[in-house]
Amino acid sequence: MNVVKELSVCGGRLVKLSHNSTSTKTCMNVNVYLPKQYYAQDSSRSRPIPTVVYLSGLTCTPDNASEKAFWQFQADKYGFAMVFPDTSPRGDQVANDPEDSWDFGQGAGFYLNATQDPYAQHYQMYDYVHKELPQTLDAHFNKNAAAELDFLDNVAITGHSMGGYGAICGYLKGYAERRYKSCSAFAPIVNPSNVPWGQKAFKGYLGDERAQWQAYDPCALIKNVKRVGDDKVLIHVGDEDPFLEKHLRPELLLEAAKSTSWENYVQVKKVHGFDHSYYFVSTFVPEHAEFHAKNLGLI
Ligand SMILES: N[C@@H](CCC(=O)N[C@@H](CSC=O)C(=O)NCC(=O)O)C(=O)O
Repeated sequence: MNVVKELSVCGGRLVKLSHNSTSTKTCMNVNVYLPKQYYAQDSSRSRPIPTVVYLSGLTCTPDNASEKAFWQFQADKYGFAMVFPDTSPRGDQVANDPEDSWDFGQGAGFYLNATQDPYAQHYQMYDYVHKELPQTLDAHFNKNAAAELDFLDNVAITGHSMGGYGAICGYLKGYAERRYKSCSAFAPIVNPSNVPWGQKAFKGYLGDERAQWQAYDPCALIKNVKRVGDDKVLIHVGDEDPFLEKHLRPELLLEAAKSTSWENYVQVKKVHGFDHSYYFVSTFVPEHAEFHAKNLGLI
């Protein structure tokens, strides 16, 4: 891993890293925010600092949320680190959208493992985000001492739009092994098999056979994952979001959860007057931060 840049933000530091990924076979960028607790001299920590992973939406790099979501204030308040991965593999060798649109290809990896040519070669974002990246960050940041930062066990996941979809999908797929302690999402695409953004992505990355899509669709996954304890999924969406009716459709996740162990444990908060932008995301980041801090045992 190479440190590209380090910046002071709030009470901690934002570390911009790049590394060669074995999953995507490309160089990947990732931002990590280390909260003020990481730098405290008189640390009496009994456990390593937990992590919240934030998956961004279509067109984003790790910088969009790092600059505009204001997670850093919350990370300092509760004492968690943040990981902001990229949204796809990138580079001249990486296949892109034949239509040259922003909703597929580079910047739009949908956090899945593609099976179709020419995408399968590099678009392995599920393995990258949920398996390789945590191990790589652990090896980089914890190499000199006992683990100071927890990228592997005490971890929560959240995201926006395509990234909200990626967060719910990863949470449910990893639920049996308790991969993530909690999950939330901002304006997520909840049923990609049945909305245009998702159908285009699933067709391109996974092929025409809809049966293959079920393995990455939260509305299918939620029916086969047994919820335990007090676990719930927190979702916010703005009622003036221009993508609400066509691409997001959060009510479909509520419908899918009916008569399952998740009924009443998927909370969709439709908030009046908000759109899809980072003005919306940043407004509700404090509520999501508190939700994850509780589930990570910080409060
Ligand atoms: N105006 C953008 C359209 C793409 C867009 O709105 N992207 C959203 C995520 S949409 C679902 O995944 C986003 O997060 N944009 C980045 C931002 O900083 O707001 C365009 O034409 O590029």
